[in-house]
Amino acid sequence: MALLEVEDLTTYFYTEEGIVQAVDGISFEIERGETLGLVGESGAGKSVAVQSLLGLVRPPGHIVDGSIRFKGEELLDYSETELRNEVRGKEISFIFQDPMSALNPVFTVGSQISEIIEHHHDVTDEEAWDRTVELLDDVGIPDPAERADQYPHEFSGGMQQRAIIAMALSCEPDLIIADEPTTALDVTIQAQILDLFNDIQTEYDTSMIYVTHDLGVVREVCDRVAVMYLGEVAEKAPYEELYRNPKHPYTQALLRSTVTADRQVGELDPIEGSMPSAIDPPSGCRYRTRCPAAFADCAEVEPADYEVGPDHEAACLIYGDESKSDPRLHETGGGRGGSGGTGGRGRTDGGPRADDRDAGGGGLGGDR
Ligand SMILES: Nc1ncnc2c1ncn2[C@@H]1O[C@H](COP(=O)(O)OP(=O)(O)OP(=O)(O)O)[C@@H](O)[C@H]1O
Ligand code: NI
Repeated sequence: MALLEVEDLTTYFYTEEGIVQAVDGISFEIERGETLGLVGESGAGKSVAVQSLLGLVRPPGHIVDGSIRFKGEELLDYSETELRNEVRGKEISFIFQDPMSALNPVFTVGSQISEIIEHHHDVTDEEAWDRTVELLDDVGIPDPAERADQYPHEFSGGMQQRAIIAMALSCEPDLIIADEPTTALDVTIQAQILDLFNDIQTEYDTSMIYVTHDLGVVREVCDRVAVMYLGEVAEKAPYEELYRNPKHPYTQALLRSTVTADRQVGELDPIEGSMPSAIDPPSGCRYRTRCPAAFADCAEVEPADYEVGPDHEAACLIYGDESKSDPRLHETGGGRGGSGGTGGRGRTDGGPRADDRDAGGGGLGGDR
C-alpha cells in the first residue's frame, strides 16, 4: 500500500466570476520514503492541490470530488478537528514558501520547536530542548544551542527556512509537503536547502511532496514527478524517465524552457502564450490552445492517463487509441463528444502505438 493515494481529487472555487476549476481530477501516489515533485507553471493548481490534502482550502474553495487515502485512511472523512489534532503537523508537515508565515516573531526559535515536540511526545522540557538543539544541528544551523535562544528576526532567510524544516521534522512526520520552499531565497542558499532536503530524505526516510515551477529543482530532490497543467496532471514518471523521455507536449515545452544539465540559459525556449483561465478552461485537452501538436480531436476528447512506459503516464491523445467514433468516449465525454466528425485518427485498429515512437526533439510523431 502506498503511503498516500490521491484519486481524482477535484477542488473548485465558487467565485462571483464563476467556478474556478483549480484542481480537476488529479491522481497520484507516494510510496514511503519517496519524494514526488509537483511541477507546473504559476496557476497550474499545485498549491491548491497540496492544501487540499490537508484540508487547508478555505471557502469559496471546496473539495468537490475524489479520495485522499493516507496510510489507508480516507482523509476526506476526517473532521477539521481530527485533521488538526491527528494529521497536520503530526503525520504530515507543511513547509511554506515564506518562512515568516510559520515562525512566530515573539517567541524564540527553540521554544517554538520545543513546544511542538512536547505537544506530540511525552517528554520533559529538558528532553524537548535537547531534541530541539539536535534538530537545529541536523538542518545545518551552526551553534545550534545558542541559536535556539534567538528570535526569528535574528536569523537570515536561509536560516529561517532551515528552522522551519527543523520544525517540520520535529514531530517525525511520515510525509512532508514543501510548497516552493526555496523561492524566497537566493540561488546559493537555495542549493544548500535542496542539499538539506536530500540529507533529510536519507536520514529520516520521510516521504515528501515538493512543489515547484522549476523542473531543474525537481532533479535535485525528486524521485518521481507529476507535471500539472491548468488543474490536471499532464504527465507522471520517475524523474530520469521524464527527463530523458518526456511524452506530453507540455512537459517537452517545460523542459525546453528549463535550465538543465544539457541546456544553459542562452538555449532556453520559453513556452509560448499563457495558461488560459481556470474558470472556463478549453474543452477536451486543456493544453491544446498552446500545443504545437494539437489536432482536431484535442478540442473534443478529454485525454485519459495513457501508459507510455514503465511507471509513466501521459494525458495526451497522441498516445490514446480512441477516436471520435469510439463509443467509449461518449460515456465520459459529458456531451462534448459531438457527432459525425472526421472519424478520428484511426488508432482503434491496433496500429502502431505512439509509445513506440520517439517523441524527443521538435516533432511529436511523424503522422500529422
Ligand atoms: N482563494 C481563491 N479563490 C479563487 N481562486 C483561487 C483561490 N486560490 C487559488 N485560486 C485559483 O486556483 C488556481 C490554482 O492556483 P494555485 O495557487 O494552486 O496555483 P499554483 O500552481 O500553486 O501557482 P504558483 O506557482 O503561482 O504558486 C488559479 O487559477 C488560482 O487563481
Ligand atoms: Ni502555489
